[in-house]
Amino acid sequence: DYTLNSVREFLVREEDSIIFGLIQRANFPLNANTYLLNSSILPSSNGSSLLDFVVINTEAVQAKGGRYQNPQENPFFPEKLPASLVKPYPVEKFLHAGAASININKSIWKFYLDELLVKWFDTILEDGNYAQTAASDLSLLQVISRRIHYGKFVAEVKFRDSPKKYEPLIRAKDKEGLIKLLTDKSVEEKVIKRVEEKAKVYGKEVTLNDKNDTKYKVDPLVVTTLYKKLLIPLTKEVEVEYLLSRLD
Ligand SMILES: O=C(O)C(=O)C[C@]1(C(=O)O)C=C[C@@H](O)C=C1
Repeated sequence: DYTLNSVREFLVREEDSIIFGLIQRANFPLNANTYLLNSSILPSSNGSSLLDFVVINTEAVQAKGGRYQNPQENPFFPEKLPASLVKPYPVEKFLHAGAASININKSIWKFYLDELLVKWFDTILEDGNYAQTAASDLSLLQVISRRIHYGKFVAEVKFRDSPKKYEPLIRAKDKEGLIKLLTDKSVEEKVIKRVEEKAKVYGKEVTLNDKNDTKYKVDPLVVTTLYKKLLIPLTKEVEVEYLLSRLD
């Protein structure tokens, strides 16, 4: 059953996956050739990057295995997906029908490449592990995307809890009003404090000498910035998009 508490607990668990995903990605340098269009490392590229290639093909296998039958999962290349080979698992339908067409992965992808990676890493460093880099990018992108699109579930819970407050704003297509109504600043502040703490605990370099030079595998500032600039704002954007089509 979905309640405001249970959907928030889901978001808290996703924090762990996001931080571990960042720690995994930090095992490699930027490896810019993974992202370049027409890079010499991929002679048959036809204008796409190695990351495009790995993501399109990995999503195709996972789609056949049934991944996108779960409404929590949203592909990065929906136009390229083959059909599932797996019989759908019967799940209780919770979301409104319009939910399926909400996919903001293009914005997530752009932020990830243009804001997160290039500011996080030294742009010239390479170690040649391009496929491994792309695979860790994809698993991180998938959990980021799942967290953000979970805004559909959060919005549905909020709508059911107080339809009378949401309905007039939805009818008036009042985006600003909807954002104001669904925002809880104190929860956002707690999220940011908690992920900073988790980044320090999960990412602490463990050594056996007792020198006091604490090092982190991922700068906690990378994690809090990701939450402030991408995860929370885009989760709210998904909530608003979802609500706008809620009465259709
Ligand atoms: O927990 C909520 O109520 C949410 O809508 C999620 C979330 C978030 O992204 O963490 C977004 C908006 C709220 O202001 C608080 C937190």
